[in-house]
Amino acid sequence: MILFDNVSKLYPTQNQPALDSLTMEVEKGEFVFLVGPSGSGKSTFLRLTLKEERPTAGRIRVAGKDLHRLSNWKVPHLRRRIGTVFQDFRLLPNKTVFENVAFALQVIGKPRRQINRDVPAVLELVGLDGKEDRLPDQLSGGEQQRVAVARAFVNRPLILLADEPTGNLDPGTSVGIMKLLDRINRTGTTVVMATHDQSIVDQMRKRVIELEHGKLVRDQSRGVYGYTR
Ligand SMILES: Nc1ncnc2c1ncn2[C@@H]1O[C@H](COP(=O)(O)OP(=O)(O)OP(=O)(O)O)[C@@H](O)[C@H]1O
Repeated sequence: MILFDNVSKLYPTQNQPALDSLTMEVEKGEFVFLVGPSGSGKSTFLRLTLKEERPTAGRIRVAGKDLHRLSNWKVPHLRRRIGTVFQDFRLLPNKTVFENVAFALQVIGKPRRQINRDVPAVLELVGLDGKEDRLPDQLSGGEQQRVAVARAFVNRPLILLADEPTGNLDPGTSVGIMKLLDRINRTGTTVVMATHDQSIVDQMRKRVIELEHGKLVRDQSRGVYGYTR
């Protein structure tokens, strides 16, 4: 589903590469934690997967497409198949819960009939039924993240990329968000989550890929956050 083949990324202003000859593959339906110290290249991996950045060297395939050969006008099509969730939620502050989720479908031209069917269904899935008319600032952090997850998932993407989705949440709330991501993964959506959240990684026992200075230093199935040294 995601294939990085000898990928390096050197940002123009940097002298050390953010990714350094990274080769890794994520299969359809997998759940993968990306871990590693700050600056190890996790967010860069996610941005390259979305074609928000281009690699300096190497090849990337996502959902069957060679990103190097994918013309710019086809990039929105690729991104429709990839949901994204971030640490800071990124909701539209002047839109209600319903409108935030509906907007994701409106911008890709889905008919009102489908929006009125799919938005309530996904809000129920994430446990927000009854809160459709609230604005983001009338929700807790955990609820705001549930809206962001609903928005990412409403179009049933092949892949969900999450960049520290529990970074602003307390431990109990984080567990709730992880249960949701696990549920989404069980529907067949491939999930890649960059995180510093040790207790979450240790609880979930999913595949763990560790980066250091842009290199893969560990790839462990049913892994933990870090080896005890
Ligand atoms: N747009 C950019 N321009 C220049 N350098 C960048 C840019 N984005 C990231 N970098 C550099 O690339 C390296 C990898 O950064 P990246 O954000 O991918 O790491 P990360 O593992 O996600 O870190 P964190 O855990 O702090 O989010 C760092 O040295 C960072 O300073």
